[in-house]
Amino acid sequence: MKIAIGNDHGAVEYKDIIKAMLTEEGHEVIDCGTNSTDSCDYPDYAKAVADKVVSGEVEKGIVICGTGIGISIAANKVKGIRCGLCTNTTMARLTREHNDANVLSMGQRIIGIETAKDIVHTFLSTPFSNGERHKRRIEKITEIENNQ
Ligand SMILES: O=C(CO)[C@H](O)[C@H](O)[C@H](O)COP(=O)(O)O
Repeated sequence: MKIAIGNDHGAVEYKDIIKAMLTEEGHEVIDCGTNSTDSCDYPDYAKAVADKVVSGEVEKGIVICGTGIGISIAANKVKGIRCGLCTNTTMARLTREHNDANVLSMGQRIIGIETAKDIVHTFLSTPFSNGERHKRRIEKITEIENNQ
C-alpha cells in the first residue's frame, strides 16, 4: 500500500520506527516530515499528508504529534479527510469499520511504541464495514463539509 506519514517535532522517533516497519513490510511510505526535533507547527504536516490522501497519490495517511490531537484536528479540516485519533487497536478497528477513516492519528507522548505499531497494523488491515447506517452517517459528514 502507498502511505503518507507526517509528524511534528514531538513524534520524530515514532515516525521513524513506523516508517521503517512499514517499508520492511513492503509498503511504499512517503515521508512528509518533519525529520527534525526543532519546534515546528503540526498543521503544516497534517496538510501535507491530507493533500496526498485527497489527491489519491496515497491510499492512507498517518499523522503523529505529541498527543495526536492537534494534528488530527488539522487533518480533519481538509475536505475529504476522515482522520481518527486512536489510542488502542479497538479504536483503530472501529474507525475503519464505522468511519471509513482515511487518516490515522496517534500521540507519541500518550501511547507506547508497541501499541502504536499494533494500531497501525489494525488500521491498515481493517476494511470499511460498508454497513448502511455507517454509509448514511459518512454521507452526512460529507454534507456538512459541502455546506461550509
Ligand atoms: O497539538 C498537540 C496537542 O494536541 C501536540 O501534542 C503537539 O505536539 C504539542 O502541542 C507540541 O507541544 P510543544 O510544547 O510545542 O512541544
